[in-house]
Amino acid sequence: MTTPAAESFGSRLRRAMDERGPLCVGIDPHAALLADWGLSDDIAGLERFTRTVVEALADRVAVLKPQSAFFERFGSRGIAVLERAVADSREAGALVLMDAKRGDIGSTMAAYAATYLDPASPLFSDAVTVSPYLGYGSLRPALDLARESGTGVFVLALTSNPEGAEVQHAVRAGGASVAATMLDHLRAENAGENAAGAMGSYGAVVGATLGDTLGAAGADLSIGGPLLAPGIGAQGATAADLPKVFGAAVRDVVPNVSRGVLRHGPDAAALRASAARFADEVREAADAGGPGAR
Ligand SMILES: O=c1ccn([C@@H]2O[C@H](COP(=O)(O)O)[C@@H](O)[C@H]2O)c(=O)[nH]1
Repeated sequence: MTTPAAESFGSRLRRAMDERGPLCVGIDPHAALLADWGLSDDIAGLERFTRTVVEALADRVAVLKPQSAFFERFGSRGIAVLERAVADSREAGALVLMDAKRGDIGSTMAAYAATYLDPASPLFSDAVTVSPYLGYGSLRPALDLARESGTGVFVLALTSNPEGAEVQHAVRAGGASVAATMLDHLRAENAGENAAGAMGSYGAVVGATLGDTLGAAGADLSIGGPLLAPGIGAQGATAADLPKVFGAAVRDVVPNVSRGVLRHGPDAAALRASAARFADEVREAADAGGPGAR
């Protein structure tokens, strides 16, 4: 990939958030959800589940986030379903954030980057989640390819699961927590795009479940890029938690709901109604958070 992208991911995401609202709905075909939808736990069930979600939501939500693990468990035929979901979602106007949480030494990271962020790849997505726990610098191939291809990267900073604090709140020599260090890296990464007046293309994953623990991690969320906030719905957080967790940074938050919406399927109208309810709750919470919060 040699041609620079016409528009950055951050700029495309901001426009999508303005036009469609900031909600990101997950495509997480859990075995239990397939069963609840009356589908078989096989490739036919996976295909039907995925097509239903894409057809119901890709023309209205800003972001769809397929969870790669649920497709990988079906092997190459699951990946084929994922490829189709990515292409169809993008065709219908949704941005696709591939939740793959990849992270490895730089040379292997370059292959992961090519998989998700090179326009020539069958899994080419608008953005991908990555894990920085082999060191932020190991992510460089993905960060650089994202800039070149107009895609985005979301780095795990403060995850929504309670176990994350053991690693992410750990304090480094010098006093900053691991999570705060990742946020500092992202702020620096976004600075060029911010100087040009755009939201940056480098996001952080910060759980909506974190309550008031961000202070303990010394986390400054003003990274100049998007904040993906999973944990709403099945993990117990609500839209009303967003201003409490994110403060003024709530305007850059992309709230993620997966099972909370998907449990309303397979009826397409019910999926749409659920996503619309979450979108309303997010808007009301942001408005209640005051002018700094939107
Ligand atoms: O910190 C994180 C990072 C990613 N996730 C992913 O988001 C969805 C959440 O699904 P729900 O059904 O809404 O709980 C899922 O794909 C996770 O792998 C996260 O939850 N927390």
